[in-house]
Amino acid sequence: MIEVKKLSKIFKDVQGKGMKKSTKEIHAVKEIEFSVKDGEVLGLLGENGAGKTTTLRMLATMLRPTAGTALINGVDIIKAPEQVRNQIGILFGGEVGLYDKLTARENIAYFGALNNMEKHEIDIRIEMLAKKLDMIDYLDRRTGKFSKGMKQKVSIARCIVHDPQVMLFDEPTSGLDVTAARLIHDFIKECRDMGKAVIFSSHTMTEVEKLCDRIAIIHKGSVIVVGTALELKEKYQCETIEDVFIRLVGDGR
Ligand SMILES: Nc1ncnc2c1ncn2[C@@H]1O[C@H](COP(=O)(O)OP(=O)(O)OP(=O)(O)O)[C@@H](O)[C@H]1O
Repeated sequence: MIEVKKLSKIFKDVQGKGMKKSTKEIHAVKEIEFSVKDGEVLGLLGENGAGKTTTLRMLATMLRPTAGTALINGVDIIKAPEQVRNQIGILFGGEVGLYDKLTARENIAYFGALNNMEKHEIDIRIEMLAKKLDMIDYLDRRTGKFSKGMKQKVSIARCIVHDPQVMLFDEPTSGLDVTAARLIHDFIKECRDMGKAVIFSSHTMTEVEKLCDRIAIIHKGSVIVVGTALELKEKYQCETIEDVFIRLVGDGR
């Protein structure tokens, strides 16, 4: 379960040089509130710069909020970040950031160790994940020369090696072909079926509508509406989520 309570982030951005140097405050996330139940996928839908990544990074305790907080399975992200980290898996899209010189197995094991897992526990889990994700053939090859799809599988295994109860996906399909994107979609559905609380951020309307139980539209750092696709379409009398989105955020660009 994820409970977000008036979560805010202000970045201080230094602009100009010398005497003309000034600091500008960027209100990236403004007092947002929503919750995600176990076994539910919440879509965080917003255009570029809306505040999606900043929100997910705060929930994953990679970034300290300026104000507000969130509870992950009842544990406060500010008061007990270590405890929260063990319960969270986060998958980013784009360049997945594996260590090229390490094998797939070593990359995954490294994350297991970071999450305080015992070696024998890690070994068992890696064997299980390698079978499941069909990556036994290349488990002991260095990841540097892997295809994008192979890297994506290693990064999936890496983020769930500690079997987290909460999964955060930050535009995980960006840059992937249809087959690799399908793998991620299936993985998200599986997380839901396993009873995990899932947040999936994207700016692709069809993807969000297809995968998510509820949708939160985020615009300029604020969550402006949360509901099921049907509720949102009915509320705004629109045929598609894209129409709802354009209606709510289109004018403010
Ligand atoms: N480290 C930082 N320093 C200053 N400003 C930042 C920093 N990180 C993000 N921002 C700003 O915060 C705002 C929200 O950015 P964020 O990356 O959360 O958006 P996003 O919704 O994930 O966008 P995208 O879909 O393009 O990834 C943007 O204005 C961005 O420039």
